[in-house]
Amino acid sequence: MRPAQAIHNWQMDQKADLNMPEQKPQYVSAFRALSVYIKPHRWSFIAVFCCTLIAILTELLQPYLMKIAIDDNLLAGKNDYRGLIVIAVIYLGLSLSTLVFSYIQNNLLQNVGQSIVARIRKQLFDHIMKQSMGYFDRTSSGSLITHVSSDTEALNQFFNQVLLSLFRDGLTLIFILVMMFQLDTTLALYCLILLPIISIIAIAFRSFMRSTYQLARTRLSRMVAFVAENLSGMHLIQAFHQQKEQERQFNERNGLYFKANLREIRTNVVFGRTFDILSNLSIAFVTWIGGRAVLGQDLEFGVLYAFITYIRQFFQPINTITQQWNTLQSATVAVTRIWSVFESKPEVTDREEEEASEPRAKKDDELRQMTLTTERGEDASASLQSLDGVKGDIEFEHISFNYEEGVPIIRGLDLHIHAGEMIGVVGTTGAGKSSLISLLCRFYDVKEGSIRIDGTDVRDIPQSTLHRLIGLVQQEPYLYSGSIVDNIRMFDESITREEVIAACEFVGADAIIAKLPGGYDTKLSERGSGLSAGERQLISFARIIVFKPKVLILDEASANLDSHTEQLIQQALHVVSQERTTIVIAHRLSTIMQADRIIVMSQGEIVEQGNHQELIELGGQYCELYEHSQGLSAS
Ligand SMILES: Nc1ncnc2c1ncn2[C@@H]1O[C@H](COP(=O)(O)OP(=O)(O)OP(=O)(O)O)[C@@H](O)[C@H]1O
Repeated sequence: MRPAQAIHNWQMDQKADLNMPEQKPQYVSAFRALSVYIKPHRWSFIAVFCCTLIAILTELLQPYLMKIAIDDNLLAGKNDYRGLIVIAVIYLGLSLSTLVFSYIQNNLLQNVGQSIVARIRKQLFDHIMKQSMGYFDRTSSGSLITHVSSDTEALNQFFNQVLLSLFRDGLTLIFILVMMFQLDTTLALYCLILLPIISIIAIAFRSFMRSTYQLARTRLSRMVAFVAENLSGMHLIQAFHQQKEQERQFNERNGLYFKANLREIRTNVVFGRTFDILSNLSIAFVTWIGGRAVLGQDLEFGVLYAFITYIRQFFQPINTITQQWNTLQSATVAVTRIWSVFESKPEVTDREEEEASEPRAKKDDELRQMTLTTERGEDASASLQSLDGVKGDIEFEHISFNYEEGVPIIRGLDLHIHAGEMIGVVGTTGAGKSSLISLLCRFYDVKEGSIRIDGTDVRDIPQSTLHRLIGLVQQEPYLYSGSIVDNIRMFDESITREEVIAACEFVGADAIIAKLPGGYDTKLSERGSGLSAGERQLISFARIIVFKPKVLILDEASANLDSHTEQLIQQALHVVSQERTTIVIAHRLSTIMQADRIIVMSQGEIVEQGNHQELIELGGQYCELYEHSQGLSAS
């Protein structure tokens, strides 16, 4: 569950920051947004703080202990061997404590940081999964991948590097200053002269490092986007022999990223070395000032020794904090981007939760049954029983729809499909056939009119129930990485292997599966490589059989199928469509010639309807399509 408070904080801050340019890090908003995730771990953070404090104190006490050994023991001319041993033992104890507490602090912070980031990553993925299709039309998959991977990784670095550095290095700096003033105020004040110089150099480097860092990140994301684009368009690249050109473009991007990376590394090295030089200059300065004081007997030698050690340690935290600046910035920008994803609300939603679990008295009994019993994860057979009462009568009542304002796709369409009827839908490309199906599946909501199943508006049916009720076999059926069995039962362990095999035999897919090297256990890749479009559709038919939906929709594969597979599909469709409402978007008229009714669509409207014979006699668009297809098959 996404903490509403985090979103609220974020939105409030965004409203206040409306005038800020985009992508500028908004530190306060980012920290407020993250604070909701940090709060449950406050005791761990307090523990980290305490461990850090102890580790720093035990580390910083070591030079002080040396000062005591030098001034109070060695230079005081005491032959106190016992005292020296005690100091040595304490020194060892302190070193050991530093080690142990640093280890605990590091582990604890890693643990908390990782669990916060894992939680955000999970919520982000869940949130993306809940979005409607319209969201995916508007948002590139590349940017969503970046949010789930790189942006959450930036948060990971924030917790494990930036936060650690702010805790450890910030506190170290403060304590070193305290120790220096404690040892000798005059010498400490001399050292403070250095602070403005250090600050100016750090600020100058910071802006330069930021620009090199951003350049490298931008070039990296361009390169990643290019690879993602290439992978998804691989068919086109190979079909048009674009490999060489793509290679050239990739090399160009890769080269630019390489240069930006080198520049970033060089800047960091120069910055680090500049700090080394400053550190050495400061040591020389303190040795000169402090040495004179020691010679003049105004300063103890042990104090000078401790001072020099502290000066050495002083530069390290400043260096680290400055270096972490870039990570802090990219984490802040990552929070901005992740939270803007969280802000998007799905356009297609279920009715209020209570309406879903407590259907209004007016709703008919069937809907109540569907609503109460078909949540995923319940006993599958129980869900199917509850759907048994559904007949599958579908009514499109004067529906209109558009993806973009002012570009109507479906215009005032009326269509009544009786329960158990088989409907074929044909029409020219872009006529709105797939859009009609998307509306029935509620991938989008109609702009006007309503779609009802057994008299219930699809907007009143929980989406989980609706998608259980409708079985969709797409043009390019999606197959998951996994075995054939898993792909058919969709990883639902309540469906047995025997049921899967029976379903495959029923639709006639078993012969194809038997030829595969691993049979039913053959591992398929994401795109189901190794299987043709027709074979993938047959596997989808088997899916339909095991899930027993009341309505079957087939968006027929437009690719040319060999006559054997086509015949298998025809037979499978015949058996699968028995006793269920079936809608087939047909690219080959042979698939739907036997349909009870054929709908001809053009520009978002139904222009003809009737059975094959009636439409041929009508001599309209269908007849033309038919004659055309006959001509093609004859040629
Ligand atoms: N996600 C989308 N965003 C914007 N416009 C879309 C989207 N999907 C489809 N369209 C447009 O809507 C119109 C109808 O498309 P649709 O896919 O429903 O037609 P179709 O009849 O199924 O075509 P085909 O037979 O080629 O699959 C087309 O002009 C198409 O460009």
